[in-house]
Amino acid sequence: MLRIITQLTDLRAELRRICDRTDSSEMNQQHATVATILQRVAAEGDRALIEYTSTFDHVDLTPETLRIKGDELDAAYQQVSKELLDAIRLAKQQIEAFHRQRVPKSWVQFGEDGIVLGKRYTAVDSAGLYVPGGRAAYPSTVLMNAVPAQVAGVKRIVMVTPPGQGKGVSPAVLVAAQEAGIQEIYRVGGAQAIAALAYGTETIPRVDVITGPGNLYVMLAKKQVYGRVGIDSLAGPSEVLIIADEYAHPVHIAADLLAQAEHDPLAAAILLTPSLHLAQAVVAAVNDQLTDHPRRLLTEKAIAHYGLIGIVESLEQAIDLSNSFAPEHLELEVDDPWSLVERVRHAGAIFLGYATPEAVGDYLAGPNHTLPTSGSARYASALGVETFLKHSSIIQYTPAALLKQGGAVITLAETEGLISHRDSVRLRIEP
Ligand SMILES: NC(=O)c1ccc[n+]([C@@H]2O[C@H](COP(=O)([O-])OP(=O)(O)OC[C@H]3O[C@@H](n4cnc5c(N)ncnc54)[C@H](O)[C@@H]3O)[C@@H](O)[C@H]2O)c1
Ligand SMILES: N[C@H](CO)Cc1c[nH]c[nH+]1
Ligand SMILES: [Zn+2]
Repeated sequence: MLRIITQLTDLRAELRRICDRTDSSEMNQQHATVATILQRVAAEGDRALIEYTSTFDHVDLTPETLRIKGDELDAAYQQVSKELLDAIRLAKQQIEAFHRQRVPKSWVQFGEDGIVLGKRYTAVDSAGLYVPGGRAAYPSTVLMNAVPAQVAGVKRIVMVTPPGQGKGVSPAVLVAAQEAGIQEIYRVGGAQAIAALAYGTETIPRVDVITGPGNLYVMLAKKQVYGRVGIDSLAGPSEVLIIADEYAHPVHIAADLLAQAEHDPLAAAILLTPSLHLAQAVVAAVNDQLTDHPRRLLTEKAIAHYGLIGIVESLEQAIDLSNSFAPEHLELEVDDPWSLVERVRHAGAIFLGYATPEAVGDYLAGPNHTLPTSGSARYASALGVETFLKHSSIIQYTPAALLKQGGAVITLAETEGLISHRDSVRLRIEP
């Protein structure tokens, strides 16, 4: 049952609790579980990977079956419909068009006295893409990760995904991978897959950057291996925060709330509206749509623990509350969404207007669906081409430039007591 909260202080407290849900004291056990998994895979390699896959995914693997072989990849094409293949190709084309825009470019600038300064962008050598596969299969996530990695020019792109209890890895995921040019795929998921990518095992060589969304275990594992490898962001259990005026359609809003809730029992689905009438209609619509919902139990759990409707005084107050929450997805289901956008400060992706369900962003509009969650949109952004790039600074001085600015360097170096720094300049400019 979706609760309606009318008191502002209660609403603020609930929003804080939901935002912090993956980092609460109740999650201590999961933090510890993940730390152990990482340590064991780092120390024992394939043996630990295989054991954890048996425990958590109930699939028995050997070092030989960890990697998906060419014939299984070929066979996947026979198992998908033409409609699905066309949809994958349309999504890939639109995601690629979006990600090719404004790719950071290397630059140099020629300044006074012949000083040259610049930035030189280079791709990481290898990237590991995590494609979730516990409670659903995600061909869309394959594209959202692989396309920007390809556009960035990463040489080695590896994919990991859970082995798919009983059914094997989804053919749709394998087809999407091949459409995106990915051939190195391992059937392993969860924190153990992140550990393999970060530390390497006998079968899976380590990578430089790990990207992709996942459940709590995957998200915590990425957080813990950060530093040894780069990561995109903490893209964990999904969230939507909808701000709606009295003209919004309650049935559509209910569907959009359930669309995120159905990802995970830890998913969050929040509506903020000044209209009590709309709130009550949304509660009724949610109850209607939950009937016969194939993922009903899971969705109900998310709605009960991390779902709510808050009654606000104004749309502006709703935006301020949303800024404190920093949602992964923000929907502005209002008559004039552009009048509110300026006020939005923190959100992974913003969906404007009554005709823009969040699902278009999930699948094919073009922008990336791998987005920061649990408040991390305060400082992080969607996965993009730049996730796979880093830049080196370029600095060149002429003798004249060094003569002109060397004195200031010498002063600063002496202030820091670093005499060899001082001398590295002095010896060049003093005869
Ligand atoms: N933020 C984003 O950009 C974004 C995008 C897409 C999906 N998502 C999220 O991705 C997640 C997908 O989750 P999923 O569960 O379907 O797939 P998943 O692949 O993320 O997780 C499945 C794995 O979790 C591990 N696991 C399960 N129970 C465990 C336990 N008790 N202890 C240790 N490990 C365990 C298993 O090894 C399994 O392979 C959802 O939370 C969804 O909301 C987020
Ligand atoms: N809503 C998810 C991001 O939180 C992305 C997704 C993929 N497929 C369906 N949805
Ligand atoms: Zn979704």
